[in-house]
Amino acid sequence: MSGLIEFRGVTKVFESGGRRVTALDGIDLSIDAGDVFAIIGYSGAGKSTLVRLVNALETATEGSVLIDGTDITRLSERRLRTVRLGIGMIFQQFNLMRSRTVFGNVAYPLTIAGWDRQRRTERVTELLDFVGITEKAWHYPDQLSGGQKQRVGIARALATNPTILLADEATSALDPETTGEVLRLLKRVNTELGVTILVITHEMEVVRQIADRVAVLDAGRIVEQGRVIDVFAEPRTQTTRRFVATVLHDQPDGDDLARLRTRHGGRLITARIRDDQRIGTTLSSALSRHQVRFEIVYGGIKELGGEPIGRLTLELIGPPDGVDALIAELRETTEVEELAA
Ligand SMILES: Nc1ncnc2c1ncn2[C@@H]1O[C@H](COP(=O)(O)OP(=O)(O)OP(=O)(O)O)[C@@H](O)[C@H]1O
Repeated sequence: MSGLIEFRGVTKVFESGGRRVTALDGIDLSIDAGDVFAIIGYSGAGKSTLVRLVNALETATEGSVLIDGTDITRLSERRLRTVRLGIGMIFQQFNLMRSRTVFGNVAYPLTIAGWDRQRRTERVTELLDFVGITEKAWHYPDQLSGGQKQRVGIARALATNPTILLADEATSALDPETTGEVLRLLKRVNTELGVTILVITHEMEVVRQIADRVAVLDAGRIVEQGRVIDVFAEPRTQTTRRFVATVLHDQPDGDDLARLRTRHGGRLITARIRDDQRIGTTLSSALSRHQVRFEIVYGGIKELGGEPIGRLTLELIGPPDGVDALIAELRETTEVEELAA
């Protein structure tokens, strides 16, 4: 089955002032209807270019972009307008019209699409209720907080009942608490309205909170993609490991490790924690069987898709052969790394 959004061998090269910049390089991507799919990457990785190809604000240099089976790289401007009607978009800076009220902002795309006054009013009322901002209907954007502005942005993007919502760094201007509220609203847009959401972000925490699947973009290429839980649990590239570390904070390195060393004289190991890998039983009998004590000295465990995930660093104190035996037993259950002395 093909996805709702598909990239097949997409390359995008910009040429400006005699310079060629390859913003995207051989992108293959398939996003199923109903997914919340995140694209994560550092600044300059090509995220905005990718999202602009979905609504045909840019055209691919090579390859094709399919929306619901239609190759939009070959469409006339007139047919593109129809495709774009099925795609809503929200932005980092909200892009609301300052001279119009909340109601006026949300009604605007309906006016453009030719809805009559009564249907417009009904639709806007319904949307403002859905995003929880009814009491601000007659306020202007400048009178709203960032989170409220983004709620208006979401209502406006949903006005014409799109099947796809593009969220380009939609929470990057918000504090963590407001980010959480907006992400919960987007999740409702996905589950209650069935809208497929493509989230563009540089924050792994956003991926963790909302996405089912993720693709990691690095210098114009997808270096990793899959279910969020799998990518978090087994990051295969250095770029992904760096992103995952920003959320889990689960492994000591650099200064943290040096400080641990000064405080703990025993052998240090880091053990991976996942739902199906339980180390408690092995550890709880280590003293009686191997004369080895342990202290938990570092770690982080988060809940992701209903499963715990993370790492714990332990100091093992006891006779060397007892510690060796315990590490061997733990390795039968999970991944264990001994931190060099
Ligand atoms: N219109 C353009 N002309 C020339 N180069 C461009 C153009 N748009 C993007 N680029 C270049 O393409 C590369 C990818 O840019 P893009 O904006 O897609 O990355 P990004 O991941 O969205 O980064 P950011 O988060 O900083 O916006 C960058 O090297 C950028 O300079």
